[in-house]
Amino acid sequence: MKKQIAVILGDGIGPEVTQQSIKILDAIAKQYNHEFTYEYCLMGADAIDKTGSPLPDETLTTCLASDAILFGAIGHPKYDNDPTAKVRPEQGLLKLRKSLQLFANIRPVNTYTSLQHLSPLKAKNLEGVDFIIYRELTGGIYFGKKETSADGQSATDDCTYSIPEIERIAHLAFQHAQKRRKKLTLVDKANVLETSRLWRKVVQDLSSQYADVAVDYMFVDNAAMQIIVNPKQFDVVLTENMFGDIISDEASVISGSLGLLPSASVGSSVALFEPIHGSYPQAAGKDIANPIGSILSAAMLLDHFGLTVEADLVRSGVEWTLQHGFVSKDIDPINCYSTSAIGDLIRDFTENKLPTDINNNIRLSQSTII
Ligand SMILES: NC(=O)C1=CN([C@@H]2O[C@H](COP(=O)(O)OP(=O)(O)OC[C@H]3O[C@@H](n4cnc5c(N)ncnc54)[C@H](O)[C@@H]3O)[C@@H](O)[C@H]2O)C=CC1
Ligand SMILES: CC(C)CC(=O)C(=O)O
Ligand SMILES: [Mg+2]
Repeated sequence: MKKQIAVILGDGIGPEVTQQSIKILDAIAKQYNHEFTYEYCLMGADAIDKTGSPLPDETLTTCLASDAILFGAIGHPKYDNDPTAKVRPEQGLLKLRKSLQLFANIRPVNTYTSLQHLSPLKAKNLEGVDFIIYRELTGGIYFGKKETSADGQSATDDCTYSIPEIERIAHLAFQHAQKRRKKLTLVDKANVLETSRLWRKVVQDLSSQYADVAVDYMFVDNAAMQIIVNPKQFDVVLTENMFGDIISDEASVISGSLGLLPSASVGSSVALFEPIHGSYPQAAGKDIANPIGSILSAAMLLDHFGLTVEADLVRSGVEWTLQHGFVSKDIDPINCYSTSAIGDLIRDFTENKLPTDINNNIRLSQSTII
């Protein structure tokens, strides 16, 4: 299979985690006789520095001409710490999502036996946690009209949703629930927000088309608590943009780290694959970030190409490293391995070439642990 992949390394840890995914994709391509070519594109703070724009036109053109997009992360403290900055890295990401109509962001959450000790949950509540968050990605408050009053004394962010915007992601979530445990939970704030009441109405109306799916409605404040105390109750969680952003970072705590969770963003054209975390600037260039969110996103990309055997092999490699304690600093601050060492191990696993003298060769020296 021949595929062109647009790669956006981005800022902070974006490049170093994405490079691990690329070396694994290369190993998979070699082994299974595929041809993956990569077109590197700029976005975020890196793009602002080089071109003045957070999303240069060429990036959009290349993404549209590609079979999939692999994305790291964007964001830089010089913008985070300057609330008056007019051009911001995040504008590039939001514009990319909107331009490509990537309206559904799919974020799977599961647990690993070897990481259960990291979770705040009791073991009995963790076993078998497996749910998927469908986060709406191109509407809501992130895309509403933004305004600061002339005197600078007040600011506004509008939140708007239309029925078609809700319906298109709801159909995907219902269809996914049908293939799983047949339960869909709509997370909203329908006791307060007009947009949430529209979400409830649309989901209620659509539910008759999916009679085999049990639908549950939960307010987001309660959901934030239920995710921690009883995550097993969830199968497919459907929610709007900002709520999905927040509850998915929260849900990563169940797995063990924000660095573990992948995502796929799909819409009407090319799909994009990215870890759910941001650019984690404190770790940039230190080779300490967890690459697994990115690597599992690459596995979702392989699934998207229909390469499920290859995707499962990558996931097995991830599980193998976790089971054998080859983990990054966020998982074990003392006995930890570098970003690139974990990438190498997962690549070697996929090639059936695991090193025999692992402990001597790739254990980080104490001096590299910060
Ligand atoms: N999709 C994207 O590109 C996103 C970009 N951002 C941007 O990233 C920048 C930093 O934002 P933060 O709120 O600090 O979120 P963040 O996700 O970058 O980091 C939050 C914390 O999560 C942990 N973490 C995140 N990724 C990790 C990894 N791979 N390995 C180990 N630990 C990891 C670290 O403890 C870190 O301090 C900001 O500029 C923000 O706008 C934030 C979220 C998503
Ligand atoms: C620019 C932000 C909306 C990025 C983010 O937090 C995310 O997509 O998870
Ligand atoms: Mg987020």
